[in-house]
Amino acid sequence: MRFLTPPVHDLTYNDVFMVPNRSAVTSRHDVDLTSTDGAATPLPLVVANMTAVSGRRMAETVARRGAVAIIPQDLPTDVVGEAIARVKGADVVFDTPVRVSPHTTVGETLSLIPKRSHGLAVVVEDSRPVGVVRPGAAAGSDRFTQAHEVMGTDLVTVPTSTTPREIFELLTSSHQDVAVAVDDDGRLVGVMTPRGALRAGLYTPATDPSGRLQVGVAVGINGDVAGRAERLLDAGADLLVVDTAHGHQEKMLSALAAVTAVRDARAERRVPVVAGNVVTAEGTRDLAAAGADIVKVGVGPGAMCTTRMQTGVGRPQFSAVLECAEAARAEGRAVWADGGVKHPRDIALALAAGAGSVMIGSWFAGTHESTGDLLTDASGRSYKESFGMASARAVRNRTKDSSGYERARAALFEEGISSSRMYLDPDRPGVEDLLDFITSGVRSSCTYAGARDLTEFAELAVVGVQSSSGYEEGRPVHSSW
Ligand SMILES: NC(=O)C1=CN([C@@H]2O[C@H](COP(=O)(O)OP(=O)(O)OC[C@H]3O[C@@H](n4cnc5c(N)ncnc54)[C@H](OP(=O)(O)O)[C@@H]3O)[C@@H](O)[C@H]2O)C=CC1
Ligand SMILES: Nc1nc2c(ncn2[C@@H]2O[C@H](COP(=O)(O)O)[C@@H](O)[C@H]2O)c(=O)[nH]1
Repeated sequence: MRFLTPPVHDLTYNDVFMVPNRSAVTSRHDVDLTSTDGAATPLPLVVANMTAVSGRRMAETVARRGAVAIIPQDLPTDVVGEAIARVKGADVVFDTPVRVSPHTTVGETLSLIPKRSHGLAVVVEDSRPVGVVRPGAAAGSDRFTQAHEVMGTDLVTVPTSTTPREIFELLTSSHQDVAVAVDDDGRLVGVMTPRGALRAGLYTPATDPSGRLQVGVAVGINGDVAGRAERLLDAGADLLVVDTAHGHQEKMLSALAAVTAVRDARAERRVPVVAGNVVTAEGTRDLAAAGADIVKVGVGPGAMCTTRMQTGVGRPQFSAVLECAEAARAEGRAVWADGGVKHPRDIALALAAGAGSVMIGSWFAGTHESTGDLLTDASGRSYKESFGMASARAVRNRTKDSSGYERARAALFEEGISSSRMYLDPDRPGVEDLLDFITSGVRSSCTYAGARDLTEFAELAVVGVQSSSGYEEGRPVHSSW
Protein backbone atom coordinates (compact mmCIF):
# COMPACT_ATOMS: atom_id res chain seq x y z
CA MET A 1 0.00 0.00 0.00
CA ARG A 2 1.20 3.55 -0.57
CA PHE A 3 -0.15 6.92 0.47
CA LEU A 4 -0.93 9.61 -2.11
CA THR A 5 0.53 12.10 0.40
CA PRO A 6 2.22 10.91 3.62
CA PRO A 7 -0.08 11.52 6.60
CA VAL A 8 0.94 13.78 9.44
CA HIS A 9 -1.15 12.09 12.11
CA ASP A 10 -2.69 8.70 12.88
CA LEU A 11 -5.78 7.76 10.91
CA THR A 12 -9.09 5.97 11.34
CA TYR A 13 -10.91 4.16 8.56
CA ASN A 14 -13.11 7.24 8.06
CA ASP A 15 -10.02 9.39 7.49
CA VAL A 16 -8.92 7.52 4.37
CA PHE A 17 -10.04 6.63 0.87
CA MET A 18 -8.60 4.61 -2.01
CA VAL A 19 -8.11 5.80 -5.58
CA PRO A 20 -8.63 3.40 -8.52
CA ASN A 21 -5.63 2.01 -10.42
CA ARG A 22 -5.46 0.87 -14.03
CA SER A 23 -6.68 -2.72 -13.79
CA ALA A 24 -6.41 -5.93 -15.81
CA VAL A 25 -8.91 -7.66 -13.52
CA THR A 26 -12.13 -7.38 -15.44
CA SER A 27 -14.55 -9.34 -13.24
CA ARG A 28 -15.16 -9.18 -9.50
CA HIS A 29 -15.69 -12.95 -9.60
CA ASP A 30 -12.00 -13.34 -10.55
CA VAL A 31 -10.84 -12.05 -7.16
CA ASP A 32 -9.55 -14.60 -4.63
CA LEU A 33 -10.42 -13.47 -1.08
CA THR A 34 -8.42 -16.16 0.75
CA SER A 35 -7.00 -14.69 3.94
CA THR A 36 -3.29 -13.95 3.99
CA ASP A 37 -2.89 -14.67 7.72
CA GLY A 38 -1.49 -18.21 7.37
CA ALA A 39 -4.81 -19.72 8.52
CA ALA A 40 -5.82 -19.27 4.85
CA THR A 41 -9.59 -19.34 5.36
CA PRO A 42 -11.48 -18.72 2.09
CA LEU A 43 -12.75 -15.39 3.44
CA PRO A 44 -10.63 -12.91 5.44
CA LEU A 45 -13.30 -12.50 8.13
CA VAL A 46 -13.39 -13.54 11.78
CA VAL A 47 -16.32 -13.26 14.19
CA ALA A 48 -15.17 -11.69 17.47
CA ASN A 49 -15.10 -13.72 20.68
CA MET A 50 -17.96 -11.80 22.25
CA THR A 51 -20.62 -13.55 24.32
CA ALA A 52 -23.47 -11.65 22.65
CA VAL A 53 -22.19 -12.49 19.18
CA SER A 54 -20.33 -15.75 18.73
CA GLY A 55 -21.79 -19.19 19.51
CA ARG A 56 -22.19 -22.46 17.67
CA ARG A 57 -24.95 -21.21 15.29
CA MET A 58 -22.84 -18.24 14.25
CA ALA A 59 -19.76 -20.45 13.95
CA GLU A 60 -21.25 -23.06 11.65
CA THR A 61 -23.07 -20.48 9.50
CA VAL A 62 -20.00 -18.35 8.78
CA ALA A 63 -17.70 -21.38 8.35
CA ARG A 64 -20.01 -22.75 5.67
CA ARG A 65 -19.30 -19.52 3.76
CA GLY A 66 -15.54 -19.48 4.39
CA ALA A 67 -15.09 -17.33 7.51
CA VAL A 68 -14.36 -18.43 11.07
CA ALA A 69 -15.91 -17.56 14.44
CA ILE A 70 -14.11 -17.49 17.78
CA ILE A 71 -16.02 -18.87 20.78
CA PRO A 72 -15.50 -16.54 23.80
CA GLN A 73 -13.13 -17.30 26.69
CA ASP A 74 -15.82 -16.79 29.32
CA LEU A 75 -17.58 -20.10 28.64
CA PRO A 76 -16.61 -23.20 30.65
CA THR A 77 -14.33 -25.53 28.68
CA ASP A 78 -16.85 -28.41 28.62
CA VAL A 79 -19.52 -26.09 27.17
CA VAL A 80 -17.05 -24.96 24.51
CA GLY A 81 -16.28 -28.62 23.79
CA GLU A 82 -19.99 -29.23 23.11
CA ALA A 83 -20.15 -26.18 20.83
CA ILE A 84 -17.13 -27.40 18.87
CA ALA A 85 -18.72 -30.87 18.53
CA ARG A 86 -21.92 -29.31 17.17
CA VAL A 87 -20.00 -27.25 14.61
CA LYS A 88 -17.91 -30.25 13.57
CA GLY A 89 -21.07 -32.35 13.26
CA ALA A 90 -22.85 -29.80 11.03
CA ASP A 91 -23.24 -30.45 7.32
CA VAL A 92 -20.73 -28.54 5.20
CA VAL A 93 -23.19 -27.81 2.38
CA PHE A 94 -26.74 -27.88 3.74
CA ASP A 95 -27.89 -25.41 6.39
CA THR A 96 -28.84 -26.71 9.81
CA PRO A 97 -32.61 -26.42 10.17
CA VAL A 98 -34.65 -25.49 13.22
CA ARG A 99 -36.11 -28.90 14.17
CA VAL A 100 -39.27 -29.44 16.15
CA SER A 101 -41.39 -32.52 16.87
CA PRO A 102 -45.02 -32.81 15.75
CA HIS A 103 -46.03 -32.13 19.36
CA THR A 104 -43.92 -29.01 19.91
CA THR A 105 -46.22 -26.08 20.62
CA VAL A 106 -46.64 -23.26 18.14
CA GLY A 107 -45.41 -20.87 20.86
CA GLU A 108 -42.09 -22.71 21.19
CA THR A 109 -41.77 -23.21 17.44
CA LEU A 110 -42.26 -19.49 16.76
CA SER A 111 -39.65 -18.62 19.37
CA LEU A 112 -37.12 -20.96 17.71
CA ILE A 113 -37.62 -19.91 14.07
CA PRO A 114 -35.75 -16.55 14.36
CA LYS A 115 -32.62 -18.39 15.54
CA ARG A 116 -31.90 -19.17 11.89
CA SER A 117 -32.42 -17.18 8.71
CA HIS A 118 -34.59 -19.66 6.78
CA GLY A 119 -37.77 -18.41 8.44
CA LEU A 120 -39.23 -21.86 9.10
CA ALA A 121 -38.97 -24.99 11.25
CA VAL A 122 -38.84 -28.57 9.99
CA VAL A 123 -41.14 -30.99 11.82
CA VAL A 124 -39.32 -34.26 12.40
CA GLU A 125 -40.65 -37.66 13.47
CA ASP A 126 -38.19 -40.56 13.97
CA SER A 127 -35.51 -38.30 12.44
CA ARG A 128 -37.53 -37.98 9.21
CA PRO A 129 -39.06 -34.68 8.00
CA VAL A 130 -42.86 -34.77 7.95
CA GLY A 131 -43.69 -31.10 7.50
CA VAL A 132 -42.63 -27.47 7.72
CA VAL A 133 -44.00 -24.73 9.99
CA ARG A 134 -43.91 -21.20 8.61
CA PRO A 135 -44.77 -18.24 10.85
CA GLY A 136 -47.52 -17.13 8.43
CA ALA A 137 -49.33 -20.47 8.70
CA ALA A 138 -49.06 -20.45 12.49
CA ALA A 139 -50.24 -16.86 12.91
CA GLY A 140 -53.58 -16.65 14.61
CA SER A 141 -53.27 -20.12 16.16
CA ASP A 142 -53.35 -20.54 19.89
CA ARG A 143 -49.75 -20.73 21.20
CA PHE A 144 -50.50 -24.19 22.64
CA THR A 145 -51.54 -25.57 19.26
CA GLN A 146 -49.13 -28.33 18.19
CA ALA A 147 -46.78 -28.06 15.23
CA HIS A 148 -48.42 -30.93 13.30
CA GLU A 149 -51.72 -28.97 13.28
CA VAL A 150 -50.23 -25.99 11.43
CA MET A 151 -47.44 -27.56 9.39
CA GLY A 152 -47.40 -27.65 5.60
CA THR A 153 -46.71 -31.09 4.16
CA ASP A 154 -45.86 -30.10 0.58
CA LEU A 155 -42.13 -30.75 1.11
CA VAL A 156 -39.52 -30.56 -1.62
CA THR A 157 -37.20 -33.37 -0.48
CA VAL A 158 -33.90 -33.97 -2.24
CA PRO A 159 -31.10 -36.50 -1.77
CA THR A 160 -27.87 -35.02 -0.41
CA SER A 161 -26.19 -35.76 -3.75
CA THR A 162 -28.28 -33.02 -5.44
CA THR A 163 -26.08 -30.09 -6.43
CA PRO A 164 -26.86 -26.56 -5.18
CA ARG A 165 -27.46 -25.46 -8.76
CA GLU A 166 -29.98 -28.28 -9.31
CA ILE A 167 -31.68 -27.25 -6.07
CA PHE A 168 -31.75 -23.60 -7.15
CA GLU A 169 -33.39 -24.54 -10.43
CA LEU A 170 -35.83 -26.95 -8.80
CA LEU A 171 -36.96 -24.37 -6.24
CA THR A 172 -37.25 -21.41 -8.59
CA SER A 173 -39.12 -23.40 -11.25
CA SER A 174 -41.58 -24.80 -8.67
CA HIS A 175 -41.89 -21.47 -6.78
CA GLN A 176 -40.90 -23.16 -3.52
CA ASP A 177 -38.82 -21.51 -0.80
CA VAL A 178 -36.90 -24.45 0.67
CA ALA A 179 -35.54 -27.90 -0.18
CA VAL A 180 -35.23 -30.47 2.59
CA ALA A 181 -32.21 -32.76 2.15
CA VAL A 182 -32.47 -36.35 3.39
CA ASP A 183 -30.02 -39.24 3.53
CA ASP A 184 -30.52 -42.69 2.00
CA ASP A 185 -32.77 -43.68 4.91
CA GLY A 186 -34.92 -40.57 4.58
CA ARG A 187 -33.44 -38.91 7.67
CA LEU A 188 -33.21 -35.12 7.76
CA VAL A 189 -29.73 -33.77 6.91
CA GLY A 190 -30.37 -30.09 6.28
CA VAL A 191 -32.23 -27.45 4.32
CA MET A 192 -31.40 -25.16 1.41
CA THR A 193 -33.20 -22.03 0.21
CA PRO A 194 -32.71 -20.60 -3.31
CA ARG A 195 -30.39 -17.96 -1.80
CA GLY A 196 -28.52 -20.68 0.11
CA ALA A 197 -28.11 -22.66 -3.13
CA LEU A 198 -26.65 -19.58 -4.83
CA ARG A 199 -24.26 -19.05 -1.91
CA ALA A 200 -23.19 -22.69 -1.89
CA GLY A 201 -22.02 -22.17 -5.47
CA LEU A 202 -20.20 -18.90 -4.72
CA TYR A 203 -18.48 -19.54 -1.39
CA THR A 204 -16.00 -22.20 -0.28
CA PRO A 205 -16.46 -23.50 3.27
CA ALA A 206 -13.67 -23.09 5.84
CA THR A 207 -12.85 -26.68 6.70
CA ASP A 208 -10.35 -28.58 8.85
CA PRO A 209 -8.07 -31.35 7.48
CA SER A 210 -10.92 -33.85 7.97
CA GLY A 211 -13.30 -31.74 5.89
CA ARG A 212 -15.39 -30.51 8.86
CA LEU A 213 -16.29 -26.86 9.49
CA GLN A 214 -13.70 -24.78 11.33
CA VAL A 215 -14.13 -22.97 14.63
CA GLY A 216 -11.70 -21.07 16.87
CA VAL A 217 -11.76 -20.54 20.62
CA ALA A 218 -10.43 -17.77 22.87
CA VAL A 219 -8.34 -18.28 25.98
CA GLY A 220 -7.83 -15.60 28.66
CA ILE A 221 -4.49 -14.99 30.35
CA ASN A 222 -5.56 -15.94 33.89
CA GLY A 223 -5.97 -19.36 35.52
CA ASP A 224 -4.89 -22.67 34.00
CA VAL A 225 -4.16 -21.38 30.52
CA ALA A 226 -2.18 -24.45 29.41
CA GLY A 227 -4.85 -26.84 30.73
CA ARG A 228 -7.61 -25.01 28.87
CA ALA A 229 -5.56 -24.90 25.66
CA GLU A 230 -4.91 -28.67 25.97
CA ARG A 231 -8.61 -29.46 26.38
CA LEU A 232 -9.63 -27.13 23.55
CA LEU A 233 -7.19 -28.78 21.18
CA ASP A 234 -8.50 -32.19 22.27
CA ALA A 235 -12.02 -30.94 21.48
CA GLY A 236 -10.94 -29.99 17.94
CA ALA A 237 -10.41 -26.20 18.05
CA ASP A 238 -8.92 -24.97 14.77
CA LEU A 239 -7.46 -21.72 16.13
CA LEU A 240 -6.55 -20.58 19.63
CA VAL A 241 -6.88 -16.87 20.40
CA VAL A 242 -5.08 -15.69 23.54
CA ASP A 243 -6.96 -12.51 24.31
CA THR A 244 -6.75 -9.67 26.79
CA ALA A 245 -7.35 -5.93 26.75
CA HIS A 246 -3.67 -5.04 27.20
CA GLY A 247 -1.88 -7.64 25.08
CA HIS A 248 1.53 -6.06 25.52
CA GLN A 249 1.95 -7.17 29.13
CA GLU A 250 4.20 -9.82 30.66
CA LYS A 251 1.36 -12.02 31.83
CA MET A 252 0.29 -12.28 28.19
CA LEU A 253 3.80 -13.23 27.10
CA SER A 254 3.90 -16.11 29.61
CA ALA A 255 0.31 -17.22 28.79
CA LEU A 256 1.21 -17.21 25.11
CA ALA A 257 4.36 -19.24 25.71
CA ALA A 258 2.28 -21.79 27.67
CA VAL A 259 -0.29 -22.08 24.88
CA THR A 260 2.26 -22.45 22.11
CA ALA A 261 4.14 -25.08 24.15
CA VAL A 262 0.92 -27.14 24.40
CA ARG A 263 0.28 -26.69 20.69
CA ASP A 264 3.87 -27.55 19.69
CA ALA A 265 3.82 -30.76 21.75
CA ARG A 266 1.27 -32.14 19.29
CA ALA A 267 2.74 -33.64 16.18
CA GLU A 268 -0.52 -34.20 14.31
CA ARG A 269 -1.47 -30.60 13.53
CA ARG A 270 -0.07 -27.10 14.01
CA VAL A 271 -3.11 -25.03 14.97
CA PRO A 272 -2.43 -21.27 14.54
CA VAL A 273 -2.13 -19.28 17.78
CA VAL A 274 -3.42 -15.70 17.73
CA ALA A 275 -2.62 -13.16 20.47
CA GLY A 276 -3.60 -9.58 21.29
CA ASN A 277 -4.49 -6.84 21.48
CA VAL A 278 -1.71 -4.44 20.63
CA VAL A 279 -1.40 -1.30 18.48
CA THR A 280 2.35 -0.80 18.12
CA ALA A 281 5.18 -2.39 16.16
CA GLU A 282 6.94 -3.12 19.44
CA GLY A 283 3.89 -4.94 20.83
CA THR A 284 3.60 -6.92 17.60
CA ARG A 285 7.27 -7.96 17.70
CA ASP A 286 7.03 -9.03 21.36
CA LEU A 287 3.97 -11.20 20.70
CA ALA A 288 5.62 -12.69 17.62
CA ALA A 289 8.74 -13.47 19.67
CA ALA A 290 6.58 -15.14 22.34
CA GLY A 291 5.13 -17.47 19.69
CA ALA A 292 2.07 -15.78 18.15
CA ASP A 293 1.45 -16.77 14.54
CA ILE A 294 -1.07 -13.97 14.21
CA VAL A 295 -1.20 -10.74 16.23
CA LYS A 296 -4.56 -9.14 16.95
CA VAL A 297 -4.56 -5.35 16.53
CA GLY A 298 -6.92 -2.79 18.04
CA VAL A 299 -7.21 -0.98 21.34
CA GLY A 300 -10.40 0.97 21.75
CA PRO A 301 -11.99 1.01 18.26
CA GLY A 302 -14.75 -1.48 19.14
CA ALA A 303 -18.39 -0.42 19.21
CA MET A 304 -18.78 -1.70 22.80
CA CYS A 305 -15.49 -0.09 23.96
CA THR A 306 -15.13 2.63 26.55
CA THR A 307 -11.36 2.15 26.89
CA ARG A 308 -10.36 5.33 25.09
CA MET A 309 -12.78 7.47 27.09
CA GLN A 310 -11.81 5.78 30.37
CA THR A 311 -8.06 5.74 29.87
CA GLY A 312 -7.03 7.88 26.91
CA VAL A 313 -5.28 4.76 25.59
CA GLY A 314 -5.71 3.36 22.09
CA ARG A 315 -4.83 4.33 18.57
CA PRO A 316 -6.78 5.19 15.42
CA GLN A 317 -7.31 1.79 13.86
CA PHE A 318 -6.13 2.28 10.26
CA SER A 319 -2.70 3.48 11.40
CA ALA A 320 -2.48 0.78 14.07
CA VAL A 321 -3.15 -1.94 11.51
CA LEU A 322 -0.72 -0.44 9.00
CA GLU A 323 2.17 -0.23 11.48
CA CYS A 324 1.54 -3.62 13.12
CA ALA A 325 1.05 -5.40 9.77
CA GLU A 326 4.41 -4.10 8.57
CA ALA A 327 6.13 -5.23 11.78
CA ALA A 328 4.43 -8.64 11.63
CA ARG A 329 5.43 -9.13 8.00
CA ALA A 330 9.07 -8.47 8.91
CA GLU A 331 8.81 -11.34 11.43
CA GLY A 332 7.06 -13.66 8.96
CA ARG A 333 3.73 -13.26 10.84
CA ALA A 334 0.36 -11.68 10.13
CA VAL A 335 -2.20 -9.49 11.88
CA TRP A 336 -5.96 -9.45 12.35
CA ALA A 337 -7.56 -5.99 12.39
CA ASP A 338 -9.93 -6.19 15.37
CA GLY A 339 -12.80 -3.78 15.94
CA GLY A 340 -14.41 -0.63 14.61
CA VAL A 341 -15.82 -2.11 11.41
CA LYS A 342 -19.20 -0.67 10.41
CA HIS A 343 -19.17 -0.79 6.61
CA PRO A 344 -17.64 -3.03 3.90
CA ARG A 345 -15.22 -0.17 3.11
CA ASP A 346 -13.65 -0.50 6.58
CA ILE A 347 -12.79 -4.14 5.86
CA ALA A 348 -11.35 -3.24 2.46
CA LEU A 349 -9.21 -0.53 4.06
CA ALA A 350 -7.97 -2.87 6.81
CA LEU A 351 -6.94 -5.41 4.15
CA ALA A 352 -5.28 -2.64 2.11
CA ALA A 353 -3.33 -1.70 5.26
CA GLY A 354 -2.02 -5.28 5.35
CA ALA A 355 -4.39 -7.13 7.71
CA GLY A 356 -4.53 -10.87 7.00
CA SER A 357 -8.13 -11.01 8.25
CA VAL A 358 -10.61 -8.64 9.86
CA MET A 359 -12.45 -9.33 13.11
CA ILE A 360 -16.05 -8.15 13.48
CA GLY A 361 -18.18 -8.17 16.62
CA SER A 362 -21.04 -5.72 17.10
CA TRP A 363 -22.12 -5.54 13.46
CA PHE A 364 -22.78 -9.30 13.56
CA ALA A 365 -24.59 -9.02 16.92
CA GLY A 366 -27.59 -7.68 15.01
CA THR A 367 -28.25 -10.90 13.06
CA HIS A 368 -30.40 -14.00 13.45
CA GLU A 369 -27.34 -16.15 14.11
CA SER A 370 -25.86 -14.21 17.05
CA THR A 371 -26.35 -15.77 20.46
CA GLY A 372 -29.04 -13.49 21.94
CA ASP A 373 -32.80 -13.73 21.76
CA LEU A 374 -34.60 -11.64 19.16
CA LEU A 375 -36.37 -8.71 20.85
CA THR A 376 -38.74 -6.08 19.50
CA ASP A 377 -38.83 -2.41 20.50
CA ALA A 378 -41.92 -0.26 20.99
CA SER A 379 -41.99 0.67 17.29
CA GLY A 380 -41.84 -2.99 16.22
CA ARG A 381 -38.18 -3.03 15.10
CA SER A 382 -36.24 -6.25 15.80
CA TYR A 383 -32.97 -6.09 17.72
CA LYS A 384 -30.59 -8.11 19.84
CA GLU A 385 -28.92 -7.00 23.01
CA SER A 386 -25.14 -6.74 22.93
CA PHE A 387 -22.48 -5.92 25.53
CA GLY A 388 -18.72 -5.50 25.75
CA MET A 389 -16.44 -8.23 27.09
CA ALA A 390 -14.94 -5.79 29.60
CA SER A 391 -18.30 -4.34 30.64
CA ALA A 392 -19.64 -4.64 34.20
CA ARG A 393 -22.03 -7.30 32.88
CA ALA A 394 -19.22 -9.41 31.38
CA VAL A 395 -16.98 -8.92 34.42
CA ARG A 396 -19.86 -10.05 36.70
CA ASN A 397 -20.22 -13.16 34.55
CA ARG A 398 -16.51 -13.88 34.44
CA THR A 399 -16.02 -13.54 38.18
CA LYS A 400 -19.16 -15.35 39.34
CA ASP A 401 -17.11 -18.03 41.15
CA SER A 402 -14.95 -15.46 43.02
CA SER A 403 -15.60 -14.06 46.49
CA GLY A 404 -17.94 -11.08 46.88
CA TYR A 405 -14.96 -8.86 47.69
CA GLU A 406 -13.03 -9.92 44.57
CA ARG A 407 -16.11 -9.45 42.42
CA ALA A 408 -16.68 -5.96 43.75
CA ARG A 409 -13.01 -5.10 43.18
CA ALA A 410 -13.06 -6.42 39.61
CA ALA A 411 -16.27 -4.49 38.89
CA LEU A 412 -14.42 -1.20 39.46
CA PHE A 413 -12.51 -1.71 36.22
CA GLU A 414 -15.23 -1.85 33.57
CA GLU A 415 -14.14 -0.74 30.08
CA GLY A 416 -17.20 -1.53 28.01
CA ILE A 417 -20.91 -1.00 27.50
CA SER A 418 -23.19 -3.39 29.44
CA SER A 419 -26.23 -3.05 27.24
CA SER A 420 -26.75 -1.87 23.70
CA ARG A 421 -29.33 -2.57 21.02
CA MET A 422 -28.07 -3.93 17.74
CA TYR A 423 -30.95 -3.63 15.30
CA LEU A 424 -31.39 -6.21 12.55
CA ASP A 425 -31.17 -4.59 9.14
CA PRO A 426 -34.50 -5.53 7.51
CA ASP A 427 -32.65 -5.97 4.19
CA ARG A 428 -29.83 -8.00 5.75
CA PRO A 429 -31.12 -9.74 8.88
CA GLY A 430 -28.86 -12.80 8.63
CA VAL A 431 -25.10 -12.93 8.97
CA GLU A 432 -24.86 -14.45 5.48
CA ASP A 433 -26.62 -11.36 4.10
CA LEU A 434 -23.85 -9.30 5.69
CA LEU A 435 -21.20 -11.64 4.27
CA ASP A 436 -22.70 -11.11 0.78
CA PHE A 437 -22.65 -7.35 1.34
CA ILE A 438 -19.07 -7.35 2.63
CA THR A 439 -17.56 -9.73 0.11
CA SER A 440 -19.16 -7.99 -2.86
CA GLY A 441 -17.72 -4.69 -1.59
CA VAL A 442 -14.25 -6.11 -0.98
CA ARG A 443 -14.16 -7.94 -4.33
CA SER A 444 -14.98 -4.65 -5.98
CA SER A 445 -12.29 -2.80 -3.99
CA CYS A 446 -9.74 -5.33 -5.25
CA THR A 447 -10.70 -4.85 -8.89
CA TYR A 448 -10.54 -1.04 -8.50
CA ALA A 449 -6.98 -1.54 -7.21
CA GLY A 450 -6.16 -4.03 -9.99
CA ALA A 451 -5.62 -6.89 -7.55
CA ARG A 452 -6.50 -10.55 -8.07
CA ASP A 453 -5.96 -11.52 -4.45
CA LEU A 454 -5.37 -9.95 -1.06
CA THR A 455 -1.58 -10.06 -1.26
CA GLU A 456 -1.73 -8.00 -4.44
CA PHE A 457 -4.37 -5.74 -2.91
CA ALA A 458 -2.15 -4.84 0.04
CA GLU A 459 0.70 -4.11 -2.41
CA LEU A 460 -1.26 -2.12 -4.99
CA ALA A 461 -3.74 -0.08 -2.93
CA VAL A 462 -3.22 3.68 -3.10
CA VAL A 463 -4.67 5.49 -0.11
CA GLY A 464 -5.36 9.15 0.44
CA VAL A 465 -6.29 11.13 3.54
CA GLN A 466 -9.64 12.93 3.51
CA SER A 467 -11.44 15.57 5.56
CA SER A 468 -14.68 14.80 7.35
CA SER A 469 -16.54 16.45 4.47
CA GLY A 470 -14.72 14.10 2.08
CA TYR A 471 -16.10 11.20 4.08
CA GLU A 472 -19.55 12.79 4.26
CA GLU A 473 -19.61 13.27 0.47
CA GLY A 474 -19.34 9.50 0.02
CA ARG A 475 -22.41 8.72 2.09
CA PRO A 476 -25.57 7.92 0.15
CA VAL A 477 -28.52 10.28 0.40
CA HIS A 478 -31.81 8.51 1.02
CA SER A 479 -34.11 11.53 0.78
CA SER A 480 -33.83 14.92 -0.88
CA TRP A 481 -31.89 17.72 0.79
N1 LIG B 1 -9.53 -4.37 22.11
C1 LIG B 1 -9.78 -3.60 23.13
O1 LIG B 1 -9.62 -2.38 23.07
C2 LIG B 1 -10.23 -4.17 24.41
C3 LIG B 1 -10.75 -5.43 24.46
N2 LIG B 1 -11.25 -5.93 25.61
C4 LIG B 1 -11.80 -7.28 25.59
O2 LIG B 1 -12.45 -7.58 26.81
C5 LIG B 1 -12.22 -8.93 27.18
C6 LIG B 1 -11.75 -8.98 28.61
O3 LIG B 1 -10.39 -8.63 28.67
P1 LIG B 1 -9.64 -8.19 30.01
O4 LIG B 1 -10.24 -6.99 30.60
O5 LIG B 1 -8.22 -8.15 29.64
O6 LIG B 1 -9.99 -9.33 31.05
P2 LIG B 1 -9.22 -10.57 31.65
O7 LIG B 1 -10.20 -11.25 32.50
O8 LIG B 1 -8.59 -11.34 30.57
O9 LIG B 1 -8.11 -9.96 32.62
C7 LIG B 1 -7.00 -9.28 32.21
C8 LIG B 1 -5.82 -9.47 33.13
O10 LIG B 1 -4.82 -8.54 32.80
C9 LIG B 1 -4.57 -7.63 33.92
N3 LIG B 1 -4.45 -6.26 33.41
C10 LIG B 1 -3.40 -5.45 33.58
N4 LIG B 1 -3.56 -4.28 33.00
C11 LIG B 1 -4.76 -4.32 32.44
C12 LIG B 1 -5.52 -3.40 31.70
N5 LIG B 1 -5.08 -2.18 31.43
N6 LIG B 1 -6.73 -3.77 31.28
C13 LIG B 1 -7.20 -5.00 31.56
N7 LIG B 1 -6.53 -5.91 32.26
C14 LIG B 1 -5.32 -5.59 32.70
C15 LIG B 1 -5.77 -7.83 34.84
O11 LIG B 1 -5.39 -7.65 36.16
P3 LIG B 1 -6.21 -6.66 37.13
O12 LIG B 1 -7.66 -6.92 36.90
O13 LIG B 1 -5.75 -7.07 38.48
O14 LIG B 1 -5.80 -5.29 36.73
C16 LIG B 1 -6.15 -9.27 34.58
O15 LIG B 1 -5.36 -10.13 35.32
C17 LIG B 1 -11.27 -9.50 26.14
O16 LIG B 1 -12.03 -10.21 25.20
C18 LIG B 1 -10.67 -8.29 25.49
O17 LIG B 1 -10.36 -8.49 24.14
C19 LIG B 1 -11.23 -5.21 26.77
C20 LIG B 1 -10.76 -3.94 26.78
C21 LIG B 1 -10.13 -3.33 25.61
N1 LIG C 1 -12.59 -1.77 25.20
C1 LIG C 1 -13.39 -2.81 24.99
N2 LIG C 1 -13.25 -3.53 23.85
C2 LIG C 1 -14.08 -4.54 23.66
C3 LIG C 1 -15.05 -4.89 24.60
N3 LIG C 1 -15.71 -5.97 24.13
C4 LIG C 1 -15.13 -6.27 22.96
N4 LIG C 1 -14.16 -5.42 22.68
C5 LIG C 1 -13.29 -5.37 21.51
O1 LIG C 1 -14.07 -4.98 20.37
C6 LIG C 1 -13.84 -5.91 19.31
C7 LIG C 1 -15.00 -5.98 18.36
O2 LIG C 1 -15.23 -4.70 17.83
P1 LIG C 1 -16.60 -4.31 17.10
O3 LIG C 1 -16.48 -2.87 16.78
O4 LIG C 1 -16.68 -5.16 15.88
O5 LIG C 1 -17.69 -4.61 18.04
C8 LIG C 1 -13.58 -7.21 20.05
O6 LIG C 1 -12.95 -8.18 19.27
C9 LIG C 1 -12.71 -6.73 21.20
O7 LIG C 1 -11.38 -6.55 20.84
C10 LIG C 1 -15.16 -4.12 25.77
O8 LIG C 1 -16.02 -4.36 26.65
N5 LIG C 1 -14.32 -3.09 25.91
